[in-house]
Amino acid sequence: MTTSRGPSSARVRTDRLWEDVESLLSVDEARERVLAAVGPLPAVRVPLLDALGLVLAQPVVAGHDVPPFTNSAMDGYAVRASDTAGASYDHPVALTVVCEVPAGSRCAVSIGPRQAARIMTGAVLPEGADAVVRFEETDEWEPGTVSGHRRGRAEIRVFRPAKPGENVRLAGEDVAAGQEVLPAGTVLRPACIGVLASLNQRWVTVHRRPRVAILATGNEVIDLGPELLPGQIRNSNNYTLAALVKQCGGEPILLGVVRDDPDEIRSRLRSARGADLILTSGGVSIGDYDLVKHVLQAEGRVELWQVRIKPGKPMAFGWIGGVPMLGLPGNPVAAYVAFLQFGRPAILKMLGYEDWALPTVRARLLAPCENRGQRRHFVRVRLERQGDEYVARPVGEQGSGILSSVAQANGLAVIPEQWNEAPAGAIVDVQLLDPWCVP
Ligand SMILES: Nc1nc2c(c(=O)[nH]1)N[C@H]1C(S)=C(S)[C@@H](COP(=O)(O)OP(=O)(O)OC[C@H]3O[C@@H](n4cnc5c(N)ncnc54)[C@H](O)[C@@H]3O)O[C@H]1N2
Ligand code: MOO
Ligand SMILES: [Mg+2]
Repeated sequence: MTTSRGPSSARVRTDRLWEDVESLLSVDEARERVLAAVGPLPAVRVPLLDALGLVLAQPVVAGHDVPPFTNSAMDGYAVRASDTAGASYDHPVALTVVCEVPAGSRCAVSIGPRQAARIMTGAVLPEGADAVVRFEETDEWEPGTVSGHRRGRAEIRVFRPAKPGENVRLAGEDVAAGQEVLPAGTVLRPACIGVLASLNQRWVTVHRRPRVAILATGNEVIDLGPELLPGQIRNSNNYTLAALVKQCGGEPILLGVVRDDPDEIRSRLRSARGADLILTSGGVSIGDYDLVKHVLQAEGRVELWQVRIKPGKPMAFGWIGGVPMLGLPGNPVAAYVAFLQFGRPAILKMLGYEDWALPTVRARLLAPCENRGQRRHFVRVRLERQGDEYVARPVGEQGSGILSSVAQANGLAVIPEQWNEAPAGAIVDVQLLDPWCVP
């Protein structure tokens, strides 16, 4: 038994802390702290299509009406509605055809009483006309035939009264000139890109994408290329993380692999000075060569270390050279899960998003999941639709080094930290890994 004080007692205290899971930050607290450290990045102008998924930094005000002119919603005849009053199959109204208006051209004359213009969908409504009668409601169309038009006639008969405004699309009925059509903060989804195109916006002002530097650490970790020697392992983390960063709108900057050497780690991290966020993997646990958090502490500030999350517990977050840094655990699944819970929200906030939660559905577990460590456990599952509910089946081995089972999964079932076990049949939240391919 030792009574000595100094370094050894400090180590004992650290070890106790390590075991005292309940004293660790919860996932939600840790996320709050990470989010408090970042904010939306400055605005830049980007070409329209490059803005997909980005967030408007200033409102877009319509410079003109959409549609720009009043036009026909149908192929048929532009008429004066009052001329067609009382029309029926037995008592059709005869109108004189005075012009033809394909889309893209205009009718040179105004439509007078008892006159009509042959008009196509999208063509400018001629002056004088206030409604469009579809071909099917005139004697121009022969029902039951494929090309039943009897074109080029000087006179047509209308079988039904038209209401004023019928089949007419008014100028500005979609977007009116001067209207704030998309407010600042809008996430530009495909329909928004189309709205901007309809307003001739070839450039869009959005929050710029965060540049995310990604660094792997580990004497045993070898980047793609050379043959592995005994004891070495391939650097998969940088590629998983870069793909995740891209998927949520960031720009990955690959910084390669450094050895478990404080000087190497320090100098490579210095090369990330221009980044908006640094992601490292490995070296944050309590092993002899887990030096990343020491470098973070010596060179910057450790804001938090260790979270009640499984996998991913040893994660660290802090600042280095003025850049926020997530020290993700080395185990590939721990890095993946911790990125989704902490890195993704930070990137989305930098992009200007206000909602950074992963899309989640409630699902019934098809097999039990244990959860002994009082941590929030993220279980890889395959989510399926069964009748009117979702069911989630855990897939493959759940070890923190088994990345291939994540590759098979489409969701992460969230087992709350208070549960010792989630029995089969339990209803849990499932985070969607690929929201655009929900079953
Ligand atoms: N005594 C304890 N040891 C460990 C604990 C603990 O609570 N007490 N926690 C374990 C958990 S949980 C995790 S997660 C890991 C995290 O460790 P580190 O962040 O220090 O990561 P490393 O030790 O550097 O590596 C862990 C593992 O991951 C492999 N790895 C690392 N980088 C990569 C990469 N770029 N690509 C693929 N694989 C990588 C590495 O070879 C190791 O096998 O600590 C546990 N230990
Ligand atoms: O938490 Mo470690 O995060 O299992 O792999
Ligand atoms: Mg380690």
